[in-house]
Formats: sequence, structure tokens, C-alpha cells
Amino acid sequence: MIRFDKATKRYPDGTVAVDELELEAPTGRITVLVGPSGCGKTTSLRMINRMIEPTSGTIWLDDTDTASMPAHELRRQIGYVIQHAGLFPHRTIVDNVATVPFLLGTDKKQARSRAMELLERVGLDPAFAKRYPAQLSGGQQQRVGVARALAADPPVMLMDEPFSAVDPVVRDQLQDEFLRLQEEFGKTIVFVTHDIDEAIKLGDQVAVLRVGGTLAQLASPAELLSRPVDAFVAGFVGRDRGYRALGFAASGELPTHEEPTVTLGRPAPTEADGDLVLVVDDQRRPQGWLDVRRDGRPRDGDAVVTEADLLRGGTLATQGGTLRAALDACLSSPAQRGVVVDGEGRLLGTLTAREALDLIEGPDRTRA
Ligand SMILES: Nc1ncnc2c1ncn2[C@@H]1O[C@H](COP(=O)(O)OP(=O)(O)OP(=O)(O)O)[C@@H](O)[C@H]1O
Repeated sequence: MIRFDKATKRYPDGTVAVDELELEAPTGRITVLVGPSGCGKTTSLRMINRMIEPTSGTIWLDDTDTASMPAHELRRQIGYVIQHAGLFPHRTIVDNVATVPFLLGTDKKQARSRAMELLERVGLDPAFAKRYPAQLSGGQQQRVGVARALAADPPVMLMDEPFSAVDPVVRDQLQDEFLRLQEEFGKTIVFVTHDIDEAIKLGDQVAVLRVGGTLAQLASPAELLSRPVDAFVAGFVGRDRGYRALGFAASGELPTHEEPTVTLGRPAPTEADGDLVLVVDDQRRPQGWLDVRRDGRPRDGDAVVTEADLLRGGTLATQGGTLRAALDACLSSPAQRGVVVDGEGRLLGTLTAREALDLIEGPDRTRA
């Protein structure tokens, strides 16, 4: 557990970056600090490992006042990941990861073999191990940065905008892998970002700070979306928050209807109840929709269904997933019927947007 107890940082020029901050980051959970530029996120984070010393107040690491420990000892327990990864440019990837355990006295061979293991865990091909940081893409470097911070196996990790220098697709992958790793490692993480969507995706709890370094709200993502405490937080949390909050609401058992299908590679039907018929593969996994009256003419009865015939675009809802996924499947479906699949991606049936809305408005829906 990390606890800010009236922690204040006043820089020598008089700027109060953090003002009597009270905040607790629980053990084994991800706490995200989010807020507009200059609200004191980085200053707060760096006060934890004493790269910045608080002017007043106390920061506790479990039962210990961090000011009472030698800084090097404190940092041994705290991994630190920053934007652009901050790798040593003249060391190979494997040695970047192995450096800290090696400095802490682990045998070199053992440190390297653990580094190789970690590189694999963060999703990096072992072939990259012998390269230098400049020979890796930004996203790959970020993975190395995460592996390096994990190498010393610290109970606490501080992460300052670690994924913001990469494109949105890679960023999304890094976030997913980060969550997967956290499930396995269960570190106490304080994560700084200016991106509210990232905060909501990653945080077990989210602390919204305002300029001047005060806490505006500390809440779970679902609560932040459904109950922002004031206009500042509501504005910061942004648009579509009602819809985004559905991403935290379990759909329960989705009521589905049987949906007629045609199999990819088999003859296409010349008629269907509507114009569109659902296409599945031989495992009954939905692939897209077929317009049986394409160009206004019925299809040739001998034609088989090919990938090129498919209308895609509809998202799939998984049974037992979220209300957001269920509604999105309905709204994005070219056939106005949302496709529901099981955990293996096999078709269970379809439902309409009206039915999804009934679930959203239903008496059973527990509000966050
Ligand atoms: N060394 C310093 N001396 C004086 N003021 C500083 C110093 N470092 C930061 N500040 C000021 O403290 C405030 C908080 O800065 P900080 O970097 O903690 O904010 P932040 O929320 O991380 O911002 P950003 O999202 O833009 O990175 C800002 O007004 C900043 O200008």
C-alpha cells in the first residue's frame, strides 16, 4: 500500500505542484492518476520513490515513512517505467533487462536467462534480445521498458505515461498485455496518464487531479463514469460516458433468437427471410453477412459464398460479456440484428437493439 498523507510539493519558484494530497494506492491494484497538463501527476509519482522530495507531508509505503528509508533502498522495491522506455542505448536488449538484477548481485548468467523469460512474457520475440534499443520500434521498446522494470521483481511499479509515445493500435495491444501481466504478477501500481480512456481501461481505481495538485475524485472507473462529483470531473471524463459506463455492466444471459445461416464455401441461398443472411465457417463461427439480393438481382443458385461476398462491420457480443458489447453488436450489424457468440466464438443466435435496450433499462440492472 502507498499512502499520500497531506503530501505537498512546492518548487523553489513558489509553484505548488501538489497540495496536501490524500490518496491511498492499495496493494496489488492499479491506481491511475489522471488530469490536465500541469496538475501534478508526475510530481506526485516521483515523490513516491523520492526522485522528488515532498516539501511537507508523508508518503507511506505500507507501515514505513518513505522519508525514513535510504532512497536507494526504497527504489530497490519500486520499478519505474517512463515514456520512450528510457533504455540504455549502448546495451543490448537482454542486458537492458538484466542490468538491475545483475547490479543487485544476481549471477550474470541467471540474470540473462530471467531477462529472456521476461522478454517473452511481455510479448517480445527472443530474436530481438541481441539488438540495441535503436533497432526496435517504439512499441517494442516500451515492452522492453516494462520487462526491465519487472526484472528486479519489485512489489511496487510506478509508470509515467509508458504507452503514450506509440500509435493507437500498438497502444491498445500494450495495454491489453499490461493487464494480462498484472493479473499474473499482482503488483501495486501507480500509473500516470493524461488520457481518461486509458485511465478507465487500466485503473482499478482512478484519481482525477485538478491543476494546483488537489484530488478532485477517487473512484472506480464505473463510478467515475456514472457519478462524477462535479462539473470539472464530468467535463474531464468527457462525452459518451453513459454509453462507456455500459462497458462495466455485465449483460447477464442475453436472450437470443435462432438465426438462419449459410456456410462459407457452400452454395449461397437465392432467397432469405430478409435480404441478409448470416455466414458462418464450418465451426459455426460468424464471418459476416451475405446480401442475397445484391445489385437488386437474386444471386445465381450455383454460386458458392466466398470471403469477397461478405459484408463485415458488425461486432460480435459474447454471451456473459458487457451490455456495451451487446448493444454495439446490434447497432453495428448491417442486418440490425446483433450476433451473439459463446466463449469459443461460435454462433448462439441474434438479438435486436430493442432487446438490448430492454436489458439496459431492466429492473435487474445494478447501477454502478
Ligand atoms: N522543477 C520544477 N520547478 C518549478 N515548477 C515545476 C517543476 N517541475 C514541475 N513544475 C510545475 O509543477 C506543476 C506540476 O507539474 P507536473 O509535471 O507534476 O504535472 P503533470 O500533471 O505531470 O503535467 P503533464 O501532464 O503536462 O506532464 C506544473 O505547473 C509544472 O510547471
